[in-house]
Amino acid sequence: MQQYLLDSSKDTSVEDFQRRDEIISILKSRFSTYGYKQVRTTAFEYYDLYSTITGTINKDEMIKVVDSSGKVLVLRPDVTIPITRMVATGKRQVPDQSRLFYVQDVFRQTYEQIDRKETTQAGIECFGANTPETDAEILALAIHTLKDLGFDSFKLEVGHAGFFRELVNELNLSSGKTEQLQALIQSKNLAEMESLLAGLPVKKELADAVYEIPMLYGDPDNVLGKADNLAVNETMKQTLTNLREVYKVLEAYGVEDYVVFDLGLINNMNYYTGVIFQGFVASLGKPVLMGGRYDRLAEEFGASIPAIGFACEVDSLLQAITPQTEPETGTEIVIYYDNAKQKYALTAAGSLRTAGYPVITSSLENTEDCKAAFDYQVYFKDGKNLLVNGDTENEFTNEEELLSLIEEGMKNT
Ligand SMILES: N[C@@H](Cc1c[nH]c[nH+]1)C(=O)O
Repeated sequence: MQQYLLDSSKDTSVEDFQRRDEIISILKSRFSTYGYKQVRTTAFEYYDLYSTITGTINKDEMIKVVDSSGKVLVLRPDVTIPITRMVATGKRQVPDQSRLFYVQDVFRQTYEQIDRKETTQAGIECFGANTPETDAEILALAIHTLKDLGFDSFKLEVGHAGFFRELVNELNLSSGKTEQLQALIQSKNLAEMESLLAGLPVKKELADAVYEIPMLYGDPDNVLGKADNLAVNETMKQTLTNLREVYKVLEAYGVEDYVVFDLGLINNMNYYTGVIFQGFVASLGKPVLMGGRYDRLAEEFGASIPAIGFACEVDSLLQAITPQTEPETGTEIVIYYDNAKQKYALTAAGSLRTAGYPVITSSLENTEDCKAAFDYQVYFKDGKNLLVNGDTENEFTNEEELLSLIEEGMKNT
């Protein structure tokens, strides 16, 4: 039979679901300790919202839906944009700082990952402040969450959206050529960069500076030292000063060992205006978290609110974390009963569930006894009531006795 399975990676098994849930609850607890409160945005958005915003998702990457009135909607392709709208247009007066977090599915289709249209992001957005201290706190939080998840070998690659943008502005390229150059810098493809730059009518000094960008990677002091020589205008110098200040605060947090600088870093989204970053763990070749400062996005909604945030890719984290222990299933109980004792059996099941045990019930008249799958088997039979746990069998007369036998048994395991 045809299976109609669009995206096989998205059905989540019981074990994976438990591990995802654990990852999510670790992230949520950590976000809360930095003062973030959870929010949710709608899954359907107007296509027009995303098609008019500058610096938004590529139109071809959005998944479109048509509603009954013929309006074109998209499935939420990003969370940062709707949360910015929420804060910018919210009835509530924005306090000095608004710290929000979310765990939501994001829908995009990219050429590289055509079968991965749906991913879960757990992220934070901090509105209202643009200081090196805020940037460093967000980076420190990203590092803290990766530590919480048990990674010991990971790096946060930090760059600045303004550095590359400014340099490219000086080149006066068409948007097509800029994108091409961006892709080559991202993949550190020096050979093709050289031939692209050679064919462009740009000053040698500028072409040389662009060619150096992919090499601006590694130890922060080193990278900043090299980059100083390439900063061709005041704005570029300011981006480097900004990075220096942020790094100083990161040292105060004591997290500098997890940080490398990459001035060739270019994130997916175009709304970034300042510090940008991606988190990499040793076992996975793609980033598990990404984010940055986006001070101009709120202007799209008529407000002026500086902001910075990041999102963790929960599916990638799940892939990167090898399970250490068997998932916790809890003590499972099955209650079999003769129909004459149905009422006693169902009442006992209710009491055990109230006490927190997972219980399933089954009439002995229409089921096979499949004891092997359960920790405890309880029998309400015509003749007697019996509790079986492995090789141990105990009779009981009422519910209280049953509960205390199970509790007793649990203590001994
Ligand atoms: N929304 C960004 C991540 C981010 C959150 N906040 C800032 N940036 C993304 O999906 O790539």
